[in-house]
Amino acid sequence: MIDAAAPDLAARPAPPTAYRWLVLVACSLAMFGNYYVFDALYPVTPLLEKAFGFTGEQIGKLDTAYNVAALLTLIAGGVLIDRLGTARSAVLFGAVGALGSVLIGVLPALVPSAPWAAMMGGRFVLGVGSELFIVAATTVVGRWFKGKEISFALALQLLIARLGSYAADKSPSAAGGLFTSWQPPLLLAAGLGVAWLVFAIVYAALEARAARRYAVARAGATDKLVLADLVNFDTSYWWVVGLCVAFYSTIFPFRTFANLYLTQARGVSDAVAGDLKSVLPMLSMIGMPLFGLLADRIGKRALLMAAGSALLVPPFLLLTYWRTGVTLPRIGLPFIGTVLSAGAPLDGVVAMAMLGLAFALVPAVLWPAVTYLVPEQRLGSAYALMTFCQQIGWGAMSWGMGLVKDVAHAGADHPAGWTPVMWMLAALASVGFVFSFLLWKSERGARAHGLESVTPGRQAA
Ligand SMILES: C[C@H](NC(=O)[C@@H](N)CCCCN)C(=O)O
Repeated sequence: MIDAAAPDLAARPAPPTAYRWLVLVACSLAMFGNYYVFDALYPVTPLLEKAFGFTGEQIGKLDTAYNVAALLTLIAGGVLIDRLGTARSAVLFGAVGALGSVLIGVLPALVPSAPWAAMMGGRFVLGVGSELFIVAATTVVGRWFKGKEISFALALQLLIARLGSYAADKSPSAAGGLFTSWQPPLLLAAGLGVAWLVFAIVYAALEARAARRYAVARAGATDKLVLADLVNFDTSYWWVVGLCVAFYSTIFPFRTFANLYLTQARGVSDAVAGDLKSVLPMLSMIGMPLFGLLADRIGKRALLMAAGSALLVPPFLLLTYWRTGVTLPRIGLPFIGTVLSAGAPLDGVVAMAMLGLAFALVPAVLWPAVTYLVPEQRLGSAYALMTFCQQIGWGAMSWGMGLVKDVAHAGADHPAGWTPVMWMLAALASVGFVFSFLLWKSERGARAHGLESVTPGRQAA
């Protein structure tokens, strides 16, 4: 831990700019591993259905196990990060996350009589490490970039994290040879889980070196959940929380079931399903920094969030009812390789592109918007509270979606069973739009916080 009380601290030089970026790169590469491990499960779901007969509800609950673990740890985790500091916390949570990724890859094979329970155990352990690691990594950016390029640094960290999601989505086409059974792709994910830990250690070493050489402030307020804040935040904050819950409880559970949905209801190959799904993180990576810059330039943050959440509604209905009959040839890009394998349906690409734009626009504006709505000293608490609510909605929706899939007998032999599932997603996305509309209305009134202007107006009390 950095010792701010060191007597010679004031005499030391500030860390060089390059050192700050090195810290960001180490943390972001760890986040790459974190996001890869989380998303690597979904392309394997068709194989898990075949190998173990996992039901939709069981697949949904693999997310719920992660969310429950995150909920439990988010309450205590902020305090722990305060006590341990970000460096030790990152290594601790990175180690727990890496352990989770290894358990997911090996436990079901070791306990063949109860593969689902074994995998639930692994996802739970992953949830303990993963969300707290994200909190610690965000705090690191806050500490090292405060008053400097903080928005850009946060966008860059999320971009590299999303690259992990993109790589996991692309794995069926990029590493097709592994997808002969459920285990090899998950062992690859376990390898990246270990890489996550390695980069967390590299980051901690950089902190330790900085503490010996440079004037670096000790970790300040972290994303600690203060329950008393529940009653103290303004209405606009709660509209943002409502949007956050509805938005992520639509997009993340959709991503959980997308491989199954696209192969079973749309009849595409595993590789095309992975490619279609990867359009989401790909557009998000490209769009987030651009939409962040746009919001900084024009303000209109509530309006941008409303536009993003409106974009989220139609794709589920388009996927269900729109058939052009047109399939696309392979689309590739220099350096990137195959973006879409041959055979992707045009209508599916359009729907996924709309989802991808929403996945860029809303996160790019939503997370920074909180800084306008609450006082700085309660920002950590506001983020933790929002993440806490997000996990509840997301966990419930993943479980609910799986249940509806099972009750409607959705599957390759009954694609129409997916229709109520898609309506459920469209309905929840509409709820998100209602919250963004309420936010926009409230930000045009007397109690506005400056979300719609270029610079903050009334300071959050
Ligand atoms: C910034 C936001 N992250 C989250 O919502 C995390 N609480 C959950 C991330 C789950 C994937 N590892 C985002 O990714 O948009």
